[in-house]
Amino acid sequence: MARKPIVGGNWKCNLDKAGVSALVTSLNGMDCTDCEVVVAPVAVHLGSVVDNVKAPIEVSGQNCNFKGNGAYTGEVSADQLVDMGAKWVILGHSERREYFKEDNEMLRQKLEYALSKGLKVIFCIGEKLEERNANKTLDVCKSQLEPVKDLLKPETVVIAYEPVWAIGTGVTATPEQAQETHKQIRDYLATVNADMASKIRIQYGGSANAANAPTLSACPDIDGFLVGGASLKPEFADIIKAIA
Ligand SMILES: O=C(COP(=O)(O)O)NO
Repeated sequence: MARKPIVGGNWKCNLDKAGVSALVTSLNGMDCTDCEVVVAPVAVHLGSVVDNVKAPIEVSGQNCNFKGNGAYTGEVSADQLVDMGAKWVILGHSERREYFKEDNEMLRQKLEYALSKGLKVIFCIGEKLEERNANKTLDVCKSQLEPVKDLLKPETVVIAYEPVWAIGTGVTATPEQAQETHKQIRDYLATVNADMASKIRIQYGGSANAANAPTLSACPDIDGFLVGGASLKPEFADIIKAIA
């Protein structure tokens, strides 16, 4: 089953206006012919990125509210992301689960609402180091997917497997570790719906960079990357090239 590769750039809480402008200029020079590319600036920069980044690159929010507009101080709604021209939103990132206590129930509400507004979603899952060391990686990933399994349509949802112990640490999962877990996730999804499992794309995230992207890209169940730190650097182009 050929799945179109997809690379996301999660800019996290980084960059000022000048940095955004420079990064967008660099992105506009990248060859995105054979790979879907989605970039996720912070909300305050999203409009300017939408106005300046060139197609086919699409723009994503890094999060959104669990409902629409209203008395939710500090939140950004899916409605507003769509209105600003975003096509995607990242949900369930481990940093949101950790720092902002987003649990599976809240994330189901967010996913359901974002999809209802026409956004495509990169849905993040992944285990902590102690969970991997206790051989609970698949249990954790399944527990994060189970509550949303009926919402996982390949046309509108991409799964990002991001082992928490690899995020921002420079300790990337080995190709063997990544492929094993991606395959286990896909095998679990096949128990939900075989056709969906064969078509849904699963990105790897966690210290992906130009050096390790080629070997990770060769893994049959890795369909792309969700890149943090390296998405702010010119090497982002090399990651795109590696998976395309
Ligand atoms: O959080 C990440 C990965 O971050 P790094 O590439 O910096 O490990 N993607 O959403």
